[in-house]
Amino acid sequence: MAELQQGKWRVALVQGDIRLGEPEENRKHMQELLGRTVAEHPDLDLAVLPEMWNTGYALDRIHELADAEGKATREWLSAFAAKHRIHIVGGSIAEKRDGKIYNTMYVFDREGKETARYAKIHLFRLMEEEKYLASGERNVVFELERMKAGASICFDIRFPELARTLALQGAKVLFVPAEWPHPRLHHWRTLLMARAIENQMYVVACNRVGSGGGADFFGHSMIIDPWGEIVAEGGEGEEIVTGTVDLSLVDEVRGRIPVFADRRPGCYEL
Ligand SMILES: O=C(O)CCC(=O)C(=O)O
Repeated sequence: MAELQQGKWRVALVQGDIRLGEPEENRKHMQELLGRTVAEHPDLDLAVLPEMWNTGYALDRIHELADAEGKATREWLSAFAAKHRIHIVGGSIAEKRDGKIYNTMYVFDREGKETARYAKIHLFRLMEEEKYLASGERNVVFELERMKAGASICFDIRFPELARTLALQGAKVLFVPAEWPHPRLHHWRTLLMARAIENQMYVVACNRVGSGGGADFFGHSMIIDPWGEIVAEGGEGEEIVTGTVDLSLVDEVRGRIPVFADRRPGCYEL
């Protein structure tokens, strides 16, 4: 908390495994992992979960498995955040809303108040997301105790225009829950690094581990600073990856190479 007053955040990435099509099991497991996280890291300010952690990519049964209005998920995330006084970027879940299924992120502050909600904009055809899910229609910037941050989910990081749009709205941190599988580790690391360097922002990315639906997920959750240095990186097994996000570094890097002041939008905006 004292550190946080100076813009330094202790952050944990909950790099967990997910069971295909088992929302109840997965909720228990995420609760356990989060419980372990706060017990092992009493100085924690914020925790991040992976993508679609309630169901995995059980898309053929997604209508029966998805959380209606995200009610069950929102209830426990809110209670957990308030009880342990931490902010939670709740990864994403399959959420059923208005007869459609969305890949939705919820963000809770340390009072347990829902601060933001983001539905994944870019659906990933290689996993047939577009056949089963509806896409979100708007980008989301949110604020937690003076940290301005942008939301993105997995495949979204292949679209530099989204991260740039969030940065232009003031985001200094980009959160990226993911289910990113082999053999594209090189893409994952390079794209995350690029989004951090080009936008001079922190990238805080939590990827799942384990296997499901014919894919093997490699973890490698990462915290990357605005200069492109890796603050923390996970391995390929289940673990809690922790590091510090120092918001003053964003201003320092943006001052050193003034990319935002030097933009020429008239020359390239579509
Ligand atoms: O873009 C990729 O290679 C992986 C994306 C993905 O797995 C997803 O968006 O769920």
